[in-house]
Amino acid sequence: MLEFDLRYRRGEFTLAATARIEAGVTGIVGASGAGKSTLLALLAGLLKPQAGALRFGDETLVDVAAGQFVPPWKRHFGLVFQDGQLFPHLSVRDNLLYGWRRLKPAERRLGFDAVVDLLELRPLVARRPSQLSGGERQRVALGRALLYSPRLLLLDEPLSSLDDRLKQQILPFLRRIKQETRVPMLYVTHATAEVDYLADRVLSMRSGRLPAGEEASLR
Ligand SMILES: Nc1ncnc2c1ncn2[C@@H]1O[C@H](COP(=O)(O)OP(=O)(O)OP(=O)(O)O)[C@@H](O)[C@H]1O
Repeated sequence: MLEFDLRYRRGEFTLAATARIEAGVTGIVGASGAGKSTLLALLAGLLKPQAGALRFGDETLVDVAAGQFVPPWKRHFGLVFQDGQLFPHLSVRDNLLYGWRRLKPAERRLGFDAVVDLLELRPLVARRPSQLSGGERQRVALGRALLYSPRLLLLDEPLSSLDDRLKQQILPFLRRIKQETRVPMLYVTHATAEVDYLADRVLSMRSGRLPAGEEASLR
């Protein structure tokens, strides 16, 4: 499904990541500074690698040697970060529909009501983000990403700003997303308990390297 061999250098930090990832949930674990967020940014198209290639199915998204780079908004990947990053001036409903409204009708694979029911958001839709708890905000961020009908969901420590009680509340929703929508996910976390619960497989990063242990070099 997703195949990449990417090299990226920023100051002292060098990333060398090679993997072939099948559908389902793939956990990416590693110590702080290992390069997990940098890898997700490269996959999302928020950063450009200095060398390498990235393919999704038959489609080449990046091929540095061929001068090819598909911008983030044409990749149709959903992104969820640690702190949700909802638009503060929009209601929950308008936050949820933000990406959905920008899709052509034929591209919309999930409907508003289905996502609202899946994530139990109905009582929240008229509120503003400032009127939500941290866990509710993350559920809305997940709903917004899903309504964009992503081909792949990139989750960067989506639970790490929440306390243990809220984490336990949200994890079943993530499993429900996995089982009911079948959107493939890359799930970056420090927490092995989260990948044990959710992931079909786990990749480990160390010092910018994936697989961990291989020598990083800028080819
Ligand atoms: N915007 C930036 N400018 C310069 N260096 C950065 C920037 N962001 C991260 N780095 C550096 O790049 C390296 C990889 O950081 P990255 O955030 O990808 O790691 P991570 O594994 O996601 O860490 P964490 O688990 O703490 O989020 C680190 O050495 C970090 O200090």
